[in-house]
Amino acid sequence: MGSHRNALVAAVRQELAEARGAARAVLAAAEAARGEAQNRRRLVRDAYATCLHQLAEARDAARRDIQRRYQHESARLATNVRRLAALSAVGAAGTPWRLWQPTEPERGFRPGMLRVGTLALEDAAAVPALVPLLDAAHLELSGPPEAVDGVIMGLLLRALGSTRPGDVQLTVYDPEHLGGTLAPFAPLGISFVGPGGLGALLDSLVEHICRVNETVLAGEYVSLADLTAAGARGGVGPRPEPWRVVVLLADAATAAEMTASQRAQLDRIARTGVTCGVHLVVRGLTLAEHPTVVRLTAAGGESATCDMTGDLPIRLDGPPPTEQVTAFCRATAERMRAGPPPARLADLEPAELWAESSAHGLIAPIGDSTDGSLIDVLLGDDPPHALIGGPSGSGKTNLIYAWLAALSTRYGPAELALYLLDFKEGVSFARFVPGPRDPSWLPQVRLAGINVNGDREFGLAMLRHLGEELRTRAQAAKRHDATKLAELRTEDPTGTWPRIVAVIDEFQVLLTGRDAVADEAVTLLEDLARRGRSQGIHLILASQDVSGIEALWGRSSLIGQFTLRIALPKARRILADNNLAAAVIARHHAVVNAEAGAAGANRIVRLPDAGDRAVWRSLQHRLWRARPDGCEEPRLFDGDAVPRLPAVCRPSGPVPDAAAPVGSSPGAVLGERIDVAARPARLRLGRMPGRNLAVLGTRPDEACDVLAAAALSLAAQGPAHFSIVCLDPDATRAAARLIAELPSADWYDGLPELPFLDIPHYVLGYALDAGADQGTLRRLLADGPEQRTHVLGWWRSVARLRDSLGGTGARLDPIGAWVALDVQGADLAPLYPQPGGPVWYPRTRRALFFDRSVHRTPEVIIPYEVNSDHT
Ligand SMILES: Nc1ncnc2c1ncn2[C@@H]1O[C@H](COP(=O)(O)OP(=O)(O)OP(=O)(O)O)[C@@H](O)[C@H]1O
Repeated sequence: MGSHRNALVAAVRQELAEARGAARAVLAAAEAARGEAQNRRRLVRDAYATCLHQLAEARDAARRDIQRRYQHESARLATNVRRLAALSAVGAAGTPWRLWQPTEPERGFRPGMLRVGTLALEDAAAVPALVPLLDAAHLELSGPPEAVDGVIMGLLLRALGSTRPGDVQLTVYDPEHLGGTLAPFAPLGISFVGPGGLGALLDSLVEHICRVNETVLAGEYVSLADLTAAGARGGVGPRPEPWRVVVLLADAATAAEMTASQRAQLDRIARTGVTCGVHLVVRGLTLAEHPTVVRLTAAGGESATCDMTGDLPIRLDGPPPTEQVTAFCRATAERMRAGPPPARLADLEPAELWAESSAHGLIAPIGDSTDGSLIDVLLGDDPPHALIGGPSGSGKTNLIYAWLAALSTRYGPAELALYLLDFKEGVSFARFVPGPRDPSWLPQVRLAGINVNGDREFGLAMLRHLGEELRTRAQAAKRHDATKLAELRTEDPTGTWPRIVAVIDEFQVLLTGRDAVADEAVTLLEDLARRGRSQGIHLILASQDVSGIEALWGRSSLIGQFTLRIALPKARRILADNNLAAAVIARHHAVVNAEAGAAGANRIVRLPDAGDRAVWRSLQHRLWRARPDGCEEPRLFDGDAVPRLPAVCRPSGPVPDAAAPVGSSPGAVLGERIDVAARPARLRLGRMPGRNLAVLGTRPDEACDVLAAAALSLAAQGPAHFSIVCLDPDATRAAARLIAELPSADWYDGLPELPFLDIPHYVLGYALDAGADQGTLRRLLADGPEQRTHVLGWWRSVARLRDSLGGTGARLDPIGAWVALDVQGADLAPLYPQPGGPVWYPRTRRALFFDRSVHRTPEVIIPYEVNSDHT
């Protein structure tokens, strides 16, 4: 029993122990699991916290990035908008009041927007807030009247200050203050409309719109803005119609009293006004819905909104200071009284360079009329030629500059060729050709003559050249069966037939005197004037000298062709006798008359100042850069410049081989011919009797230059021997320089018996009258040429030449050619076929060249400068 109990106890104990053990094990496992779970939970929490942290960081970084990008973008956008605003509202249209001043609109100006305030942008500097008006919109403003009136005042000042005086006409309907609201604008002569005048005002605006549509736009243009932009008026001068800005400051009664028909008229104006330049600026009335209506609402204080700027709030500018408005209006009224300022040289330029064809004529403005519109002048079949007159200082040169600027910007070098000659003592045409400081030239200029007052022969040369051109054109016209230039150009489209304009300032110099030059000049001028009309050759003659013009009056066939007359102030005899306009016009004006000066055909032109060199240079540079390939430099004849012996006339190359063939009649170059091509004058020295040259006169430098040019040019042409005979110490230096440059030469202090050689032999005698052996000299002169030995000698007078050939009664036949320097024409009689000698009045650096075998009359040449570049 006891053991059974013991056993039972033991068993129970055993079981309890086991159960305890099992429970402990379970507990331990559970605790382990719990620890595990807790551990996992901690890990998850940590991970979560890390994750949250990382997310927060990523979010912050993204936010910062977005903010940075936003700021960058908005700053960029704001800068762009600001730039755009600056372009859209230039000068007076956009400058803040403290810097404000009126701005003169540029050529081809199109009105932009007007500033009313600034746009408050977050994180970016303020951007101007702009609204459109002229050529673009009507404005409807609402809000507290004082704020709105300030905006209107500012808008009007900006619109007026950025356009020309008179281009904006202002009308104000102000029943509440009877014009007091915009009183500072009163000096401009604005129309104030009283309380009962609204209906009439609206009716007159509607009528005006109808008239503009009917007569100004005439179905050809959509709007006045298009008409102006199309350059129908060259984009300059006054608009065809001024803008009409109509300010309606309605009070409470206005809206209530408005009739249905007034409302309808207002709506019509809102719909159609902008294209006709009528703009409403309205406070206190609602305008009809239309794309051209812009609405601005002032919210009190400085803030406003506008449908142009959407939700962006506008910070309105204050009104402009009253004294600023008054000062501006007074100054503008003053300018309006004085009329528009004269056109500038730049105003004569066309919208596009070289876009015109000269087939039917040359049309170009030379200035403007008092209302600012440009005045065109035509050269073509009728009138073909122009005569300009006016006393010294009246502005002829200035007028020619202006005309040339207008022509040369319209017609390219293929359409227009200019020949310019100035007989004044001055260099007025020098600016058109390359000079030491400016390599540019006016591409249309083919020839310019300056300082030609002493060289009427050059004028003649130019007329001869034009005469040749006339003949060429006449022949081409005949070939193509054309009667005028336009037809020739159609028939011969590949030909180059520019219109030619020859300008001769102080032309009377060419015609004065009863000599061969004057006679030939008149004949050539008559021919050019008569036939040039149909061949596209036009003459512009200018003179300050009444007698010069009277010289023309005496030649009715000539003057009759000059139907275009331009008279400067106080010009005489240019217009018809009963036409006194030139006596009364003001300075810098001209009378243009295309009916030979007949009274009743006058147009008064204000001439721009075309004298400014810098302005001209910049224009010329533009044209010069645009010149076509192959456009050649013009030929410049400067009467004051001494031409240098051309390099090709010097034996600078290899010394010709003695065995080389000798030309049959080498040509000795004596000087430059006064002609268009600047060719050298040559004396042919063939194997014929009399082929010797006498240089006559007492100017050693020029005589030495003539001999040196002759010798050097002969040496450059083939093998030759030279004998230098120098009998005058004054000439020794020049002769020594010459011998140094000659390939084969001997020096003699007296004239020896010289042998005849196999090659040409030239005996250069300096001062042969100073003791050369008469017998030897005569033999040499008589027999030499046929043996290729020629004497080129300098004698100081004709009498001395005669003495050295045997005295009174000596025959001068061996002297076949001569160059006379300071020898009077009468003294040359013994050497000249006609009795009395040639007409010749000696002048510096000019010589008279006569070669018995080729000349009918002698020729004026310019002795080359030979030695300035050597010592
Ligand atoms: N339209 C103008 N506007 C401003 N200045 C002008 C105008 N026309 C001429 N002038 C000035 O008047 C002066 C004389 O003009 P210009 O040399 O053209 O006269 P001119 O008749 O050719 O005189 P001259 O026959 O003595 O040479 C110049 O200084 C020129 O700049």
